Amino acid sequence: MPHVRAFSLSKSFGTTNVLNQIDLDLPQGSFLALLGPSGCGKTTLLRLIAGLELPDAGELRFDDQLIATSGHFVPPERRDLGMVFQSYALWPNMTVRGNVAFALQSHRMTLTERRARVDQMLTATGLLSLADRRPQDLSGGQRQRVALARSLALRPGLLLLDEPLANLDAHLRQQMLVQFRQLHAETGATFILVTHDQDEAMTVATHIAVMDRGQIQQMGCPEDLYRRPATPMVARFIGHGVTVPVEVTGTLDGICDLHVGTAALRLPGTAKPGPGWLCLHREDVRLCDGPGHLHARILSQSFQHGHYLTHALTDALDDQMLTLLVDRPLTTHTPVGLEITGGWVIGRDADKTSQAGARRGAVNA
Ligand SMILES: Nc1ncnc2c1ncn2[C@@H]1O[C@H](COP(=O)(O)OP(=O)(O)OP(=O)(O)O)[C@@H](O)[C@H]1O
Repeated sequence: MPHVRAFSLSKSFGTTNVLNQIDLDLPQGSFLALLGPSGCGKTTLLRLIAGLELPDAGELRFDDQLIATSGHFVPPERRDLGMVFQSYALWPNMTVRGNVAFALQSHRMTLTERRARVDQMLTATGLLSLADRRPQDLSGGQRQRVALARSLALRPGLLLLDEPLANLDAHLRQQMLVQFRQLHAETGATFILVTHDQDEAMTVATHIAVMDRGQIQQMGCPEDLYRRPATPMVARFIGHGVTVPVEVTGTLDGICDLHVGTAALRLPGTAKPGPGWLCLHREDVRLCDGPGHLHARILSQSFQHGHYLTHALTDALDDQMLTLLVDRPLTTHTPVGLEITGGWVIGRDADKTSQAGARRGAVNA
């Protein structure tokens, strides 16, 4: 399982700059999710790692071995990797067993070794009882498991997964995510998963790289991204966060003094004195009996998982909407006081330092 590293990797298609100086430092045996909005370059980065695209600039290394630069290229079949895509691409005329065994054909193994390996993979993916069926007699989830078994049969050090669950329903997706995690633990291989679904990424990944417009905004463990976002984009993208404009008046040992509306607060963060963003999740905002830190009006409520998910418009923040959980129903337009009980403060210039943030994340992760 390689230590995957990218240094200033860039890729354009025609005049479109799709990847812009990507740095990546992925420890061996990690499970990385490449997460970001549609078109941000996730698949292109995965295809560069797979060897299906060539970089225009920068370097890709597996451990210390140079895998790709603009003038040097190790072909996909010599990269010790497996790939699973959204479309399963199974052989329709072969059984499940045949599909998995076919992957091993070009490998020097005795018939007994090959059978044992196929049985092992079918057991690991829960397919042994379906071994004699053909793909058309399987459900979508079962077909995806065959594709997974086939890729893992070669015991690759690196498994690349490009939105492999996109065609499955929510229940099957959850089952497959559990299976991915188990297989990752059992094989010890490095996994890289492309997804635009943050719940999927949070469920399986040891590391998440949040991408936006061809750059890695931040890479870290799921908790880092949620609690300590490096950029406003990450703060808003992960966990339905919001960013509120604040004025930071002083900082000491990672604690910021700030003003939000007319309230003075002390909260952790990386901001320097000056304009900043307070990054909030719904659990950082509470309804209070008095005026609290912010005056607001109830916009809407819906009952979800035992609480009223409540949207409120804040007067002092130009009607910015904050979301919180409330234990009782409230009429629309009711004036309320909101208290801010947590959050993370970043500088207003954090947008421009996204690449530096990504590098820091990679080192700390
Ligand atoms: N072969 C290609 N030729 C031209 N443009 C391409 C090519 N491949 C990708 N692109 C463009 O590069 C950008 C990034 O595409 P990519 O598929 O990497 O994004 P993505 O983040 O995986 O998106 P999605 O989540 O929608 O799959 C898009 O604007 C896409 O249209």
